[in-house]
Amino acid sequence: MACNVLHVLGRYCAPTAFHSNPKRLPFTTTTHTPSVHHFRRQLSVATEAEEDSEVHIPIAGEDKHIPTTTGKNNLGVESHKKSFYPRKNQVVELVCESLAYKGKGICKIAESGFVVMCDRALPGERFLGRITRMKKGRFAEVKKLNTISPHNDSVVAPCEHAADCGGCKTQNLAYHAQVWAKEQQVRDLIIHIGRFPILGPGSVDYMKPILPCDVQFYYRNKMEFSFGTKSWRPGDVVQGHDSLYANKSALGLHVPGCFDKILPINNCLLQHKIANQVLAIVQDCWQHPASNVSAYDVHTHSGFLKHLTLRAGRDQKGLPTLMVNFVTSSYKPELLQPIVWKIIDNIPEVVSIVNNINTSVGNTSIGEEEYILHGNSTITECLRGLVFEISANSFFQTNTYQAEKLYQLIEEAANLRGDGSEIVLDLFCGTGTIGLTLAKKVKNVYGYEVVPQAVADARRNAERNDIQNAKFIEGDLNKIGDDFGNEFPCPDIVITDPNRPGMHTKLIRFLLKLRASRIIYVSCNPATCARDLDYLCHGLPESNMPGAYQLKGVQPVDMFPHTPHIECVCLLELC
Ligand SMILES: C[S@@+](CC[C@H](N)C(=O)[O-])C[C@H]1O[C@@H](n2cnc3c(N)ncnc32)[C@H](O)[C@@H]1O
Repeated sequence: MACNVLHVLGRYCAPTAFHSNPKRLPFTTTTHTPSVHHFRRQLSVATEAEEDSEVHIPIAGEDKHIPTTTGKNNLGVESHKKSFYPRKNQVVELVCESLAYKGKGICKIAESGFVVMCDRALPGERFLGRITRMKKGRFAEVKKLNTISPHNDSVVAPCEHAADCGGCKTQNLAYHAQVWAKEQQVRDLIIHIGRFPILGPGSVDYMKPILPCDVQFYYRNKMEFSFGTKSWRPGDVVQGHDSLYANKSALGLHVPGCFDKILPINNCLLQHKIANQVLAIVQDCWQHPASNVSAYDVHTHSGFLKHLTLRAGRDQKGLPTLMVNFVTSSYKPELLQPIVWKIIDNIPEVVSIVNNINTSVGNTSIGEEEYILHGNSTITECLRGLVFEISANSFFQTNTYQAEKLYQLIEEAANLRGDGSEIVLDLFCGTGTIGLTLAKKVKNVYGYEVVPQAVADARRNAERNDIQNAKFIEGDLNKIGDDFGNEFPCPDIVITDPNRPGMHTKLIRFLLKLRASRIIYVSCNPATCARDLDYLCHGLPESNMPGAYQLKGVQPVDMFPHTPHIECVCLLELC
């Protein structure tokens, strides 16, 4: 993953150069090292595609020594005389030093300092691992075999699936250690990717302590499960049972790194408790001998059921409501009817059951068509005193409890004058939530969003909350032209909340020219956020544009306990 590469670079290569001269770039461009900007382009692409970057980045311990292995000790661990590159399948003893982006543990091979990344290794943990992949000699990935001595902050993960499912990678790390690790990651990225120096004693530190989440289980209001024809349970391969499960269908979560294997899940400790009741009913019904539904097979592209998305909200009285979305490969409502009846007979909180039809061979859950099987096409959620309608395919903050706090931080950063005179531009506005929560205190809100359903929800939400000064415009912010900005007056405050790839350079150029007095950058990917902050503050050299803003604050917020995801609210002011 590019971001892991970035972290490796930031942590192990850059600091030496950086600390010795704070004004110097943390990355030096040499004949064999790509420029920072080349690397950043790779970052956007790789982050979006969730692919591993193959960019050549020198890291500590890298040299051209030929590996020299001298033998094995009684654990089967190979010992060495010189620096070496580990080989695929080699077993090595490692100590995890810190957590990188996406929750991978960073370790170094003792003799050489060669960097190794391991999923689910915790800081301080000593373990044996098998080298699974070499990344063109830059770093290696390793699979943990067994723990020799655990980290002091290890706890017993309450979920039976924690060790295997891709969702909760750090459930076995005490929560205070999880948030500490996240805060360190953001700080590292802001320093090394964003090129914001560590400030000396007495100066104002723009890094704020992370805001932890008080609710650490059952906080997700949305979960997407997949149907598949290859059920997988831990130990299947080890015990030689792989073939036994090969033809068994399952509903659950994808086994990490496998597009076709499904880990059956009956109860998820992150999702709303009522959503777990719905999941249990669907699990009970869909494989019943009398049922005539089949799971979609990603190899043969046959079968009916693709995904099950469960979304929880609240009505105006604050009572829980639920939306169930069956994503299927074709429209055959009669096949779903028995499951629908079972759900509505047993769970009165379910106010919406929809069926999205997705005929593509890809793994997306967004339908080309949507049919209502029961109730409404939307559910509602309450946030900061407003009521929002949310459709099946619209973005809504996944942790409502922590979203209240996130939006409060955004409002504080906006530092509104309170006289109703300001113009707010809400970029990547989703269902309009951020702009609408500010609308009653400003003159006008202009929201931009690419998903038509989300724009329709935003307009309906404005009406529903009696807000007349908010306008929502459908458009792709990666494809803006020179005329972007003609549809709204010059804003005083820009709020930008892009998804993981961050902002396109076209949008960065627009913001550099715009010179709004304040930008609030809300991010779910601190690596691309740090890159964009660098462009906005230090300039965009490829367009020959100087920076226009000053970084005033970076506030990490933990929206997703037990997962590697980190949210940040960053404040920029015009220089
Ligand atoms: C992280 S969400 C933020 C939504 C909203 N600000 C909120 O807090 O609920 C990012 C939003 O950007 C939208 N988006 C993604 N790419 C976009 C693009 N190229 N142009 C416009 N909107 C985009 C997504 O559909 C999504 O609604």
